[in-house]
Amino acid sequence: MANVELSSINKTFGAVETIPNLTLSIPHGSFTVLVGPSGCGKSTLLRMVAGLESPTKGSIAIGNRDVTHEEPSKRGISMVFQSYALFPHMTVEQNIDFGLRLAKVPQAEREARVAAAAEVLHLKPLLKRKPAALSGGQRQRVAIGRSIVRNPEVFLFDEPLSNLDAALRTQMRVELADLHKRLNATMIYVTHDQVEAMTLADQIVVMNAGRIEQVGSPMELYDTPNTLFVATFIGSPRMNLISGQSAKAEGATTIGIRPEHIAVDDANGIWSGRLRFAEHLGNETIAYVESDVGEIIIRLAGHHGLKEGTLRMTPDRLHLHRFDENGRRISAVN
Ligand SMILES: Nc1ncnc2c1ncn2[C@@H]1O[C@H](COP(=O)(O)OP(=O)(O)OP(=O)(O)O)[C@@H](O)[C@H]1O
Repeated sequence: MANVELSSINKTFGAVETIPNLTLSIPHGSFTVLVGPSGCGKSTLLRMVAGLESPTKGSIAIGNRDVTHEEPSKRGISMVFQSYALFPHMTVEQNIDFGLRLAKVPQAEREARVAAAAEVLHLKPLLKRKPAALSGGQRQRVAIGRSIVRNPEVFLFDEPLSNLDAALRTQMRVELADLHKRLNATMIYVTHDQVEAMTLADQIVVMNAGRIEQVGSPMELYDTPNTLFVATFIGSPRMNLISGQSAKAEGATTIGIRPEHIAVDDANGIWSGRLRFAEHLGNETIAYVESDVGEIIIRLAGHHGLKEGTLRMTPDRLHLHRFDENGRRISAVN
């Protein structure tokens, strides 16, 4: 079992407390994604699990074994970075094999493990090539191959797809999901990409200034964000926030409504506004409206021929989110 337990972790660099006091349970076999704004401590947390940084206080256990003071190589983890860090003079096969050779794994076993990784990652036809003759996605697969052959209990990924173009990212995302299913390993993954977080994660950890804002499944975070921070961090375009009279009428300081939960309703809409512009994406239309309750973004299914000028809108009350003066969720209206 390779559950990862972070207990009362504090990380201080010099005089700066990056992570004040963080406790997190990562179940065995889960795909846990860490998200949060730049500088919130995601990479630092991952590096502490890897053993590349030591916590100032607190402890880390992997598979119920305390590894707080353990060498990285003895933790049963493997880390894949944003930069692939392949050896340019070695072939794909040699790159994947490198760590095993260093660890003095017997030849026959090395060959079997490299062949199995190449199979899983569709690298078989590329084994004799050097990195310069590979696409970005193929290089990243080689980097993942290097991790897989070591049979780690826990995979750590630090923004592994962010150097790839959109199409390759989509392809690699699907491959990573598939890999997770097949290996049944624990994976901890840092990303800035909403779609990666929502599609890959069993659990998402939303961090803010070294603290955990909320931990939950993608749909829990989307449907019931506990704080205004999570409400606006998860979901794109982001949740509309409205304060003032409309919020007061709901017993809240701020109400939130996602762009897809507002209907454009010329006759009876309760809010009125002026269409600033509309983005026609084919499968959906995103409308930006200057309204009497502030700037509102609306997401409409399909190609929606919105007219210039004034329009009226109605939020779906079943999907209103209410927050108090401290930005905490009051309760779902439904
Ligand atoms: N070795 C270090 N020495 C001093 N400060 C550091 C060190 N490493 C990280 N920090 C600081 O700790 C904070 C958290 O950094 P970290 O890289 O973990 O954030 P992050 O959430 O991964 O950010 P990003 O999304 O931009 O990669 C930042 O303020 C950073 O400047």
